[in-house]
Amino acid sequence: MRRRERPDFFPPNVCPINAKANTFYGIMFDAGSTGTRIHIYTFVQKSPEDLPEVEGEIFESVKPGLSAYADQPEKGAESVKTLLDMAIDAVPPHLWKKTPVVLKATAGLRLLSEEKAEALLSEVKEVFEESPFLVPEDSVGIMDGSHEGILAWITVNFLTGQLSGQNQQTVGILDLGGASTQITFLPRFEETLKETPGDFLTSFEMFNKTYKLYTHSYLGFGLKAARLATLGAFNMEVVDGQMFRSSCLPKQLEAEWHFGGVKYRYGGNKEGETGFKPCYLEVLKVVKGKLHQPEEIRGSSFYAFSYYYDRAADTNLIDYERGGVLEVRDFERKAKEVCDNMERYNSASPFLCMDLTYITVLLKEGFGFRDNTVLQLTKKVNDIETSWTLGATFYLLQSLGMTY
Ligand SMILES: O=c1[nH]cnc2c1ncn2[C@@H]1O[C@H](COP(=O)(O)OP(=O)(O)O)[C@@H](O)[C@H]1O
Ligand SMILES: [Ca+2]
Repeated sequence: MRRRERPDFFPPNVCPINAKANTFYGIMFDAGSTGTRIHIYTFVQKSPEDLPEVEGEIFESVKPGLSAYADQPEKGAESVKTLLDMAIDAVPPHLWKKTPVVLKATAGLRLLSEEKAEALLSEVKEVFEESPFLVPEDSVGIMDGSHEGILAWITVNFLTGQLSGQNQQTVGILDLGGASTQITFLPRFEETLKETPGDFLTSFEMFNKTYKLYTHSYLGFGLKAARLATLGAFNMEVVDGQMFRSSCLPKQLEAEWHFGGVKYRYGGNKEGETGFKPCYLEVLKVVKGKLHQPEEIRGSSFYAFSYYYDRAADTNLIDYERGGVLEVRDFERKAKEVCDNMERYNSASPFLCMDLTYITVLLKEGFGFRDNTVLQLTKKVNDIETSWTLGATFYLLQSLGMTY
C-alpha cells in the first residue's frame, strides 16, 4: 500500500484560511467486544492556562468487534482501515503528520488468548504504519481495565465542566460493555478510602491536578458475558449441539448466538418456570458476592451509559436521542413487565428480559445501590460521545507534549 503524501498546496508555514493555528486533531479507536469505533476529535487550545476545548467529533463504528476476527487477523485489520480512511478526509493534509492515531482494545481482546490478540494487534499496527498519521509508540494495545473507568470519568467530568475552575463537584460513572463493566467515582469520605481494597484506588494526573479515584473493571460482567454466565456457558468448552436454557428466555425459544467467535445454542425453559422471579434468582447466582460494595455510593447519583443507555432506550424508559434521568427501581419495574409478559415483547430481542434483570441485579445486589439511586443516562454531552476515548485522547496529547 502506498503512503499518502502531503500535497504541496500550501508553503510550509502557511495554514489554510479556515484552519486556526491552535487547532489540532487526535484519532482514537475503541476496539470494544461488540464493535470497533473511531473518534476523530478537533481541539482548540486558546491559551496555555486554559483546558483545551473540544471543537468537534466525528464518530463512526463497525460491527462485529476485533475479537470476532480471532482467526482472520487481516480481516480484522481491514475493518480498522475502513474507519481510518474517514480520518484522511476529516483531517487537513498539512496536519496529518501531527495527528496521532491510537487503538485501545477492551474486554473482547482481554478474553482471547495472547497469541490471537497479538496477531490482531500487529495487523492493525501495520495499517497505522501505512497511514499518513503520527503513530506513537504503543499506539496499538489492550487497555488496562482500570484505565477504561478513569478515562471515561475524565471524559464525563470534562464535558460537564467539572474539571475546570473551583468548586468541582465531580460525578461518578457506570459503563456496561459487552464483556466487562466499570464503576468509577471520586470518594468524598475518608471512610471509603479506608474500607476499599488497595487495587480499587488509583491516583491519576490530568490537567495539572491529581485525582485519587475509586475504579474497578469487572471482566466477564459485561451484558453479553453475563448472558453466557446466566446460561451457564461462560468460559466453557462448548460441546457441539449443546443447549443452554434459562427461565429468562421465552418458553418456546430455541436459537443460536455468536459471541467472541463461538457459537452457542440457547433456549427457554420449555417445561419449567419462566418470568421475573425465577429469572432474578438465576441472575443473582452470577452476581451475588462477586462485587465490592462501597457504602458511599448508595446516596449519590451516577452517570450511566453504554448498555444501561441502550436497554433503557429500547424499552422507552428514556428517549433514544436525548437520554434521561431514572432511578434504579425503574429498571426493576421494566424487567418485571417484560419478563412476566414475554409473549408481548417477542418482536424485541429474546434477551430483553434477561438483560433488564441483569442490569437490576447488578445495580442493586452487585454494587449495592438503593432503589431510589438516581442514574443520569447520557450518550452525548454537548454533542460529544461520553466514551473513555476522549479522556484517552487527552492523555495521549498530554504525553506527546501537545497540550498542557
Ligand atoms: O462511543 C460510544 N458511544 C455510545 N455508545 C457506545 C460507544 N462505545 C460503546 N458504546 C456502547 O457500548 C456497548 C458495547 O460495549 P463494548 O463493545 O464497548 O464492550 P466492552 O466495553 O466490554 O469491550 C454498547 O452499548 C454500545 O452502544
Ligand atoms: Ca466499551
